[in-house]
Amino acid sequence: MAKFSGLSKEVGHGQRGKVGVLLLNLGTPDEPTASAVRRYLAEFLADPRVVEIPKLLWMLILHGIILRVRPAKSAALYQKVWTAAGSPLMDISLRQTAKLANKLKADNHDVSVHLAMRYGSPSVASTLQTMHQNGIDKIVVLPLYPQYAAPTTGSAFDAIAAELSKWRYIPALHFINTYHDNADFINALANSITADFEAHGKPQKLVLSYHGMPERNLHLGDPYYCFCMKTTRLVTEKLGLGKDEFVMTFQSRFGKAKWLQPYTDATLKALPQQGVRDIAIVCPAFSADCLETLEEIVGENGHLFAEAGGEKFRYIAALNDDDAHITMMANLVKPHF
Ligand SMILES: C=CC1=C(C)c2cc3[nH]c(cc4nc(cc5[nH]c(cc1n2)c(C)c5CCC(=O)O)C(CCC(=O)O)=C4C)c(C)c3C=C
Ligand SMILES: [Fe+2]
Ligand SMILES: [Fe+2]
Repeated sequence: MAKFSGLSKEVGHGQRGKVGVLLLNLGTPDEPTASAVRRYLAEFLADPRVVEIPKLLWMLILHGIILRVRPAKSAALYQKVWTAAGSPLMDISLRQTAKLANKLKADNHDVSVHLAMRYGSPSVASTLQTMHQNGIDKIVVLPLYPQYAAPTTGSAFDAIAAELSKWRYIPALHFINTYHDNADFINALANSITADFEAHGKPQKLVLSYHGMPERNLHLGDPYYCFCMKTTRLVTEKLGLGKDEFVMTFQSRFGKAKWLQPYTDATLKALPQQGVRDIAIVCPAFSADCLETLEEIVGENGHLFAEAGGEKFRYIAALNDDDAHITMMANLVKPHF
């Protein structure tokens, strides 16, 4: 008898399918070495959602210049944040996955939780195949990017669609595309900031630093900037901060084009000259601490602020595997079971 292509006979053919949650994040190199970083960046930066310039020209620049120079530089930075548990992003993502599975089980949901990374491993394709082999035919996808952006959330969707385009039977899919204004998210963020203020005192200014994006993407209709503004407004309203008590900035610029402004580094350099020497900084676009928060913010930007005359600099950690963050994830996925 002919086999069902890519399908076990049961799934979707009589037996009740299982429900699975798929957590998705960006991905990280396997090791903090130039060769592992090159592999990772080659996949990441070849994604047309990430760099939107004509393919042929970009491939020449990417392979001719960037992948020759950047991997060694980035690997040196990854080495600074790497721990015995590996890449912080991977370590935290695995803990989030395990804790969400426990939380859903405790809440009496018979649902498994899986982790995939958009670039590197575990890949979206291999994770979807594992879910399928486990009899899952209903998938709730939660990309862990609070503010939708085409280079992150949109690209995560592309990877899912690319794999499923090879399947005959498409599982039921729920794709959570943004949670920038979700009440649990805003409360968790505001509470983590309040806890910092209570422990260390209220700073002169709170800096809310988001990952950047080319400004052109905004004009082409990407809602990321507006969603960052909304997260900022809701969190600062919740904290009761006045307009002069916070500033929203964008970090992690890449390339020569104009990116979303104001830039985090330029802002931190300027603040001491304006009499602001005591700041706390939080990065609400990152659901897990990673190179961009631990090295770029705590390391590089902390240094820039001190050099410019800043005196007190505190980084407020990402929500990572905090209970409030895991509860937020559970509440986001549950309505779709
Ligand atoms: C080249 C363009 C890039 C866009 C656009 C972009 C958007 C974007 N990225 C994140 C989250 C993360 N980015 C991370 C690392 C990272 N990002 C870029 C480039 C773009 N990001 C590069 C080249 C790198 C790699 C590091 C380096 O070589 O500098 C990470 C951390 C990964 C880790 O391993 O720790 C995250 C997370 C968001 C939310 C975003 C939204 C617009
Ligand atoms: Fe990035
Ligand atoms: Fe960076």
